[in-house]
Amino acid sequence: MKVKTPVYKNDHITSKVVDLTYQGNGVIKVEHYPIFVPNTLPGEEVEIVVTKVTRNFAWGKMVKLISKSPDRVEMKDQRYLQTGIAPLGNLKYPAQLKFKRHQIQELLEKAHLDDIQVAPTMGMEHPYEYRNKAQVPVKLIKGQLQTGFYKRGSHDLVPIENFLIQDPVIDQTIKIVRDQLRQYHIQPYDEQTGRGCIRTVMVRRGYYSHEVMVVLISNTKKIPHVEEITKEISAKVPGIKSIVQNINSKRTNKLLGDVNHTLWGQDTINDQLLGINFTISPLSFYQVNPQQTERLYETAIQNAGLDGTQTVIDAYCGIGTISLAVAKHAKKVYGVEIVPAAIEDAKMNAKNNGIANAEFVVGKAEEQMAKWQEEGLKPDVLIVDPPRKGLGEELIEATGKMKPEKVIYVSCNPATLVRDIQRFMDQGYHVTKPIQPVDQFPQTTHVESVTVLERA
Ligand SMILES: C[S@@+](CC[C@H](N)C(=O)[O-])C[C@H]1O[C@@H](n2cnc3c(N)ncnc32)[C@H](O)[C@@H]1O
Repeated sequence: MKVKTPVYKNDHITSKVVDLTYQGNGVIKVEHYPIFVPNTLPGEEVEIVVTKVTRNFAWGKMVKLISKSPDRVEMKDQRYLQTGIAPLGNLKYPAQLKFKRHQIQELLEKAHLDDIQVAPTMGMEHPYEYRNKAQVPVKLIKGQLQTGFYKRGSHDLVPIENFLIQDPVIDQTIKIVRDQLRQYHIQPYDEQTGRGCIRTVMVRRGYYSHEVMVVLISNTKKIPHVEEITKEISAKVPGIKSIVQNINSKRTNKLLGDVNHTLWGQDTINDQLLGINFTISPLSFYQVNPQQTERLYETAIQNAGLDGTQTVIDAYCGIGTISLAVAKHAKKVYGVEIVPAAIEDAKMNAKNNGIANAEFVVGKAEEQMAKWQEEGLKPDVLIVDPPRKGLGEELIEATGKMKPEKVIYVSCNPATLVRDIQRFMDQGYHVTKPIQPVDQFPQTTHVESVTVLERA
């Protein structure tokens, strides 16, 4: 059945942009029916052409900017918006920070929780060149090997040399690697045929240590001319400590395979967070914006109000970054995480830093919390840092029974944060401080925040 919509494909519409979605697209409305238009900002008058129509919304493309927002940044290079490297790159930084705060406020309002305050977003002084890690696809375009970034929602590679939000030494390293691969005529992997050698180049650089790791992710076991290539990379990249081959021969979108061979130098690199040393291997999860991660953790730790006498649980602990930072302010810390390799890293990092009061367990946080509760563990503070889907309900129920005085919720998704706040309220907790957004990913739409919940 054909559905009647207020607009049709190829219609031209002139209207005012009324909102910005959580993905950074402008919204115009025709009889309450939303049309999403990339690269338009609230308050702007625009002429658009409708490009796609569905039952509940449409997509449009701007054809003319009639009046410009004072918050607009003129981006000479549209590739940063097109690729999703910087979907908010067209918005001035103070407006980006407001946008992120507003995301949380709006969701609280919708849930009738407008009495909960949200503090202004903690931003960066230089909100560019912050990423300590890059994962760059390699493709053949018009007969030449290219590195760059995929266009949003596609696998069309856009060649890029300056990635805007990455450490410039990482950009420089990618160019050096690309040039070596070109020089030795290495075939990029072809997703259609499953043939070719190099799929992706990953580079990490320690923010404090300046140590660099290059990972060549290959489809084939052998990389032709691998000795010459690694020799050149090791001679040219400043601070290089490790060159690793990771083999991923599966026809999948998954980036990394399970097998690593060190081609040159060390197997791992080191870096610090809040004065603690971390060993980082090719497969480890490690926060990508070290400067803001320190501020995020400091906020979480300060709010936990620790004086060395408390027992703390760090649920969803990864390689133990929060747990180890908390350990010196607590009597005992328990960390739980689902990925076994991350727990191995956490244990090793504890040992290497001489931290003896942190204990790490592999498991689902929701199940382990219920287990600890049955075993009679009584934490004073629970810190949670879950993935985007938020907390398992069992975890919140177990918290209600364990009754820690405080819950510190580090969130990367305001929608699940607001849902979980409501569930904690059912367990007798309430939010006692303004929620603190911390901008971990400037120029992008990601919203990270710290919430303090206390027992009523
Ligand atoms: C946002 S990360 C936080 C990691 C760590 N706190 C950090 O800052 O490095 C979320 C972590 O939760 C883990 N995870 C996902 N689902 C889980 C579950 N059900 N139970 C325990 N950990 C889980 C992921 O593997 C990931 O390490």
